[in-house]
Formats: sequence, structure tokens, C-alpha cells
Amino acid sequence: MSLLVKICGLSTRETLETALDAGADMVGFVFFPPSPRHVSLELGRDLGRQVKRRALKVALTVDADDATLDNIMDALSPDILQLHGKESVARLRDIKQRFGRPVMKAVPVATAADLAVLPGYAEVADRILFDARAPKDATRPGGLGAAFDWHLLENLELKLPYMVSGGLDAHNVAEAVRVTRAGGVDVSSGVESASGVKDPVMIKAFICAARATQDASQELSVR
Ligand SMILES: O=C(O)c1ccccc1NCC(=O)[C@H](O)[C@H](O)COP(=O)(O)O
Repeated sequence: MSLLVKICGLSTRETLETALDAGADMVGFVFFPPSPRHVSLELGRDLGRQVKRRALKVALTVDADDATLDNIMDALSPDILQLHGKESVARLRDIKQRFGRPVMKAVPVATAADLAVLPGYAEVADRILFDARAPKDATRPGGLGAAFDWHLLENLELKLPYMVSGGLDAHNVAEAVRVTRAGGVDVSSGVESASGVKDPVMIKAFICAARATQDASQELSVR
């Protein structure tokens, strides 16, 4: 199974095209106004049309209500709903039933105790995104460019696919994959020249570095 690469927080046609051309498997759009990467429904509709099924469209929300999700579904028609707030297992079940899309639940990680929520989410979510737990005074629950201790996932046994995120960049993504054995990687800050400003060169470098981890593991497996 090849490594899934997600570029999150895309908000311009140019950088979206760069991510698609470079082979991103998932492109994430943030619908959370306090974020520097927030996209309006109109922009989300426009960027969504540009994807043209070249990658999976991921709508990222934080504790969004049904009306908000309805509007996002209409504008973007996302392939995956990424829930990055305090959504309960029951809320996940409700969202899946109501909107009929796969759900990726973000799980904030700071200590091993944070993994206690996994059994409940694993019953409903389609995928887990491990991210660094945001500081208490943070203005948003993710996209902060901070890594967590990947060794907390070293012995993880999870029956559903998971991605690792939080402070990744072209230089550390290989180590993150090696330690966590994640089937996917997700990045936002690590491909930006400034907060919310995606950098095409950094996007290409990240995807290249992520793909190289596959080549390395395939070489090992054929030896
Ligand atoms: O990216 C944001 O601004 C954001 C805002 C609110 C909730 C989640 C957010 N991002 C979630 C993501 O999926 C990020 O890619 C993930 O947290 C990793 O971000 P980074 O550490 O900046 O690479």
C-alpha cells in the first residue's frame, strides 16, 4: 500500500495546481475562520472544481454544525470530511449518516493518555489523523507546525488507517513514517514560506521526500 500524501490548507489556484502536479493524494481545504488558511465557500467551490478528481478533496472543519457542513458539501463536495475539533463518537456517527462521506477524525497527541480515545473513534471513523495537541492558548486546534513524540505511536495497533501530522516537513517526514508506520502524512506549515502562504518549491520537496520513503521501504522489502 503506497503512502498517502496530503497537502493541507491550500487556498490559491497556483499552489493547489502545484500540489496536484506534484502528485498529492489528498488536498485539504480549511473551513475555520480563525485560520490563516481559511477558505470561503466561494473559493472552496472554485478550488474544488480545479481538482478535477486528480486528488481526494478533504474539507477540514472544527466542531462545525450541520448547516455549516451542508454549505461545505454544496460548495466543495468533499471526498473526506476531516473533523479537527472535539467531535464526539456520537457526532461522528451522526455526520457520517447525514452526509454520507468518509470521516477522518483528528486525534490530538501530547502524551500516551491521549490515545485512550482511539477505541471509540475506531468504531466509527474511516481514518485517524494524529496531530500534535495544540497549546491551551492556541487560536486553532491544528496547523501549528508543532510535532508530537512519534514514538508514542511506535507500538500502536489500530484496525483502521491512520495518518501522521504535526510539524512535518521535507527533512523529517521519512523519520516520522519510519517511527509511526503511518500509512499517510499530512503537512501544512512545513510547506509554507509564511503563515498561510504555501510555497510551491516546499510543496514539491515535501511530496518528493514522502515518496522517497516508499522507494526505500520497497527496496528493503525486495532484498
Ligand atoms: O491548518 C489550519 O490552520 C488548521 C486550523 C484549524 C484546525 C486544523 C487545522 N489544520 C489541520 C491539518 O490537517 C494540518 O495539516 C495539521 O494540523 C498539521 O499542521 P502543520 O503542523 O502546520 O503541518
